[in-house]
Amino acid sequence: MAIIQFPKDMKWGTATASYQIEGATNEGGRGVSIWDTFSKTPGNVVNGDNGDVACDSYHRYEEDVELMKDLGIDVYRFSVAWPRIFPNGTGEVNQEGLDYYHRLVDKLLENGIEPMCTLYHWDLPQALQDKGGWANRETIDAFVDYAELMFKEFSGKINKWLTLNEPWCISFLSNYIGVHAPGNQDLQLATQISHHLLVTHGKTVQKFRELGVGGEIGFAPNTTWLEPYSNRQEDIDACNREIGWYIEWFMDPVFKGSYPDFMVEWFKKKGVELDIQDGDMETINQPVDFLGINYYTGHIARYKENEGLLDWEMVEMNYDRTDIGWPIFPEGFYNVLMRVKDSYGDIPIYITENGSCYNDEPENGSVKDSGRINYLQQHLTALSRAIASGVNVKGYITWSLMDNFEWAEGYTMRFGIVHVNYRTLERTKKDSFYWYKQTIANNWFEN
Ligand SMILES: N=NNCCOCCOc1ccc(-c2cn(C[C@@H]3NC[C@@H](O)[C@H]3O)nn2)cc1
Repeated sequence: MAIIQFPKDMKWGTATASYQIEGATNEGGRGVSIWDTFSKTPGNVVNGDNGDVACDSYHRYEEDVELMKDLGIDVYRFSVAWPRIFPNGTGEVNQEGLDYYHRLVDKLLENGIEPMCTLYHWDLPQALQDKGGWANRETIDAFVDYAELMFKEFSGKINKWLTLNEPWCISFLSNYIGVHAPGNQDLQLATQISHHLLVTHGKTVQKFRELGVGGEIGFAPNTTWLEPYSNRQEDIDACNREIGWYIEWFMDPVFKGSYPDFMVEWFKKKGVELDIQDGDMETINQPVDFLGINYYTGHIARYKENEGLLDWEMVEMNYDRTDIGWPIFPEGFYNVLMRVKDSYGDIPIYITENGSCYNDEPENGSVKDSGRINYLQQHLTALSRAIASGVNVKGYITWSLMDNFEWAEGYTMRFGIVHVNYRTLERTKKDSFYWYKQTIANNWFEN
């Protein structure tokens, strides 16, 4: 057994997202989002689930904050539903939407919990999608107007902002692979959208600096790790292409002002021609105050010619898997963090998402989710290795506070440390809640 100790100023938190927990999709003046449309299109979401009720956090946020208070967290990462603020994406502001987030933020502050606000966690106003969505450069300016309003409205209350959650999911998962909203399957479109998202991020950071409202701003790319099956260069290159698709494609423009050549060349081979306008790369390359890192899983992989987009195949190592089928691969977490440190230096990092899917149900009032505790122990140990190796980690925010709408998987996949009964909306603290609470209180755990 070993004691895994964290830095004395380590921040601990939990994360959620608007469409996944709020419900009340037809309440409070909220406009329609692309996830309302996508989830209600037959075949897109398991069991035809949608976010109309979800965890009903729009009404139950006070109960949620009480759970966070009991947990003893320092920071709560939530997202704002753009359609609650601008029901049509632009134009008239919905005061009821602002009022809801003021209630939530005030409740957090009253309980000594710092709000970390994600401005975009996938629920684009449908009205903007109807005009092309992220493929239309006008959406960039619409987002900056939305962000400006939020910065001014919550100045002094919110001091940690994230522009975008997981731009790889927003662009490639949603417009090339097509399993998330709006469900396109077009590599050229998806790659151009990834560029517009980066320009959006850069323009939003510029606006944040210009307003001088105080606080810090970053973004939260999702990451993965593929460990080469052998030391053959073709295996190493194949793994670096997949890692590069998540990490370098989004972080190089922000931190270095240019796309990674090896990925540009690969996409060009696939027929992609990026439309980069004068000044775009300078706009993207704005200094950020911190970097969010989301990590869940990785695997061993090797080169396979003409396999998928990036010519690699997974090699089955019979790693344990969580209930969503993702291999448990904590070494990948360490390797991602070391890759980021080696590539981009000492940027302060918050782990903005890390967690696991285990679908344990309550029995006699408790939920024995030992798998999730094991996952947390393994990944927090990997995190402590990275910190010991010099990675500038400021905080760890687990996904998720509670079970919620897991996108295309609907309510079938549970990531929460709190169980939600979707019929009664009753919350039940899982064993992992109590483990995480003790770890936060101690700032260490014994593995
Ligand atoms: N790479 N090639 N894939 C080819 C085949 O992909 C098929 C499916 O792919 C993916 C990839 C990634 C995810 C995913 C989900 N979460 C969890 C959420 N994060 C933000 C928060 O809202 C959480 O709910 N993080 N990542 C889902 C599906």
